[in-house]
Amino acid sequence: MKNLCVDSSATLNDGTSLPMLGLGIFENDDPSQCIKSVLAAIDSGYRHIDTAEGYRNEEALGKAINASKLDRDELFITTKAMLPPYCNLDTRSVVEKSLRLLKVEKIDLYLIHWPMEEGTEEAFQRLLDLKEEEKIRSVGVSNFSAERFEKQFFKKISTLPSVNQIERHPFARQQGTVNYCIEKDIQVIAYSPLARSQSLNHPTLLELASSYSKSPAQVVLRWHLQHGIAIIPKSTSPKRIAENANLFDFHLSEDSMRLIDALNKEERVISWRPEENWF
Ligand SMILES: NC(=O)C1=CN([C@@H]2O[C@H](COP(=O)(O)OP(=O)(O)OC[C@H]3O[C@@H](n4cnc5c(N)ncnc54)[C@H](OP(=O)(O)O)[C@@H]3O)[C@@H](O)[C@H]2O)C=CC1
Ligand SMILES: O=C(O)C(=O)[C@@H](O)[C@H](O)C(=O)CO
Repeated sequence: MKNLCVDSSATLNDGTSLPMLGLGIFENDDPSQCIKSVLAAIDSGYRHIDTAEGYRNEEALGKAINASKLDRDELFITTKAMLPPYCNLDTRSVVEKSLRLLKVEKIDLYLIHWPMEEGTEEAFQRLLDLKEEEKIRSVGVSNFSAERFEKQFFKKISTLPSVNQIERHPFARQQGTVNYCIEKDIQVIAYSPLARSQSLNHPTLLELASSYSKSPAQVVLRWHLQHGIAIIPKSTSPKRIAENANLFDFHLSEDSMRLIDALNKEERVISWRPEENWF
């Protein structure tokens, strides 16, 4: 097990460095609240923030980036969107709108938010064009199952996405998709890594938390990291934002890892199932 620290990162298949810990900002759409959360995260050592066109907080995130006084290359920004034909703008215009709102020259990671019934591969190709133009550093997808990659995506696209952002937590490990991504060198990022806090009262996690003198959230987040999965927990509380970054001074034993693995019941917090539904 390699040592992890707060600035621990993964090297993506295109050579980009992805910070393993990020702050999610879904439903953090009050601008001043969003700015406060992002600044609290940066203070606690986070260097990756995950937003989306649909979260309506790219502009607030842009203001927080500016207020942080960090050099731009010290922060890793992910955004994502549904692209044509599921939006009124062409892919270039969608990305340029995010660049304008975020007030950055380059987006570090751009994801297709959900697989689309039509146009996913074309949109991916347009994003690769924007990567060539250095408006995007890495291109990835979100909510892709192994089956979706095989049946749809790789029939038309030979370039690997760098990342697949999927729902993953102790109650939904999605191990088939994770194994597939590991095999293809696609980095998995866990969204809803705490199962939207639903995992935190489980007796096994409470017991493990007590035995490591950590909180259940820290145990769950550490479990992801030790599996090599990047995490983007969301919180609006500065206290919990700091708590969720304090993951690098303990190590879960193999037995503890197995106890958490065993909680899996493939029960998701998001009702959509990408292998069964189109957005
Ligand atoms: N690609 C996609 O389709 C999706 C991407 N995402 C991304 O993933 C991010 C995280 O996922 P999300 O669905 O928000 O769920 P999370 O699993 O991160 O859970 C967030 C919830 O847990 C609470 N919480 C956070 N930390 C703690 C803690 N230490 N102790 C107790 N409760 C805690 C938060 O409350 P509080 O704020 O009060 O602390 C909030 O209610 C999103 O914000 C978004 O960026 C999410 C869904 C889909
Ligand atoms: O946060 C995201 O990126 C999402 O896609 C969510 O909006 C998700 O679709 C959801 O929470 C549905 O309830």
